[in-house]
Amino acid sequence: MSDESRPSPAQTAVAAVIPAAGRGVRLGPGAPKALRALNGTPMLIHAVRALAASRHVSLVIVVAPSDGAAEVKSLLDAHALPGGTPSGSWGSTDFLVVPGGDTRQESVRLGLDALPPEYGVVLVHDAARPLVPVDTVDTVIEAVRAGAPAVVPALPLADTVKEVEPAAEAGDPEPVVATPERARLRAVQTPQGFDRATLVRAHETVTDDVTDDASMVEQLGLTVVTVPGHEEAFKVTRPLDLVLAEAVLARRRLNDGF
Ligand SMILES: Nc1ccn([C@@H]2O[C@H](COP(=O)(O)OP(=O)(O)OP(=O)(O)O)[C@@H](O)[C@H]2O)c(=O)n1
Ligand SMILES: C[C@](O)(CO)[C@H](O)COP(=O)(O)O
Repeated sequence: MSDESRPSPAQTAVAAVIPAAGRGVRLGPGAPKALRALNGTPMLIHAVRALAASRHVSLVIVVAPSDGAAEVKSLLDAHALPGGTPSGSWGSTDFLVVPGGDTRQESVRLGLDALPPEYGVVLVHDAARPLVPVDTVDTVIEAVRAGAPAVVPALPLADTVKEVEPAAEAGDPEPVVATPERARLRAVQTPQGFDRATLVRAHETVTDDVTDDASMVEQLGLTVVTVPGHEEAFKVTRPLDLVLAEAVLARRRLNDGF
């Protein structure tokens, strides 16, 4: 389909790609990170629920560990929303599972390859950010539908950041090269939202190693915009993050009166 005949993002459906194929090395030994439990439920299931909570998201593509697609499919079926939904869907949100790659970037691309043609807006959301609130998801979608080719949720930093000359040996002192002005820095989260054609072009064009999808769009020379992120959308990376995630879930249960 040419860009001219393609429906605009405002007119098309929204799909989410959830890269979940990482091992979780920084979390320490154990199952792949996305399959580790938070309050008894796998992190990936929390993440899929968080995206499916948006009434705009009608398809979730989970990118599973390369040797774990069947296990992930069974997990999604087992945790389908109460009320009995057919296999392959949670209420009004369908899901697909595809095997992932060796890097996050490759996993996202494999998810994009499975995207049916009717989806014009794509969210990319880390399975490792299981607690993102639905309002953050919807804010990203609205900004893409309003015409931004790429949108990232972002928060101001609490720490001062230094640029250093990386040490040759781990643990050696590292000379500070610069101190960027903190007020101009943001920590970015997911879901990152994109006009589909832009994201596909970015993945076809950019071959450098990058740590997020939006930076690939920046390399195309397009403007990426931020919307407010949320402190509960933090990434579970190290063991202490698991403690924080379970505390957030406990607070939610208290607030919900369970
Ligand atoms: N080959 C990879 C690597 C990462 N990811 C996913 O990308 C997200 C963000 O990556 P990160 O937090 O770095 O996860 P891991 O790669 O699992 O962590 P680590 O670097 O500690 O091993 C995660 O949801 C992870 O599952 C992926 O789908 N495929
Ligand atoms: C995409 C991301 O979550 C934005 O902050 C982050 O860059 C992923 O980094 P990771 O090292 O792959 O966890």
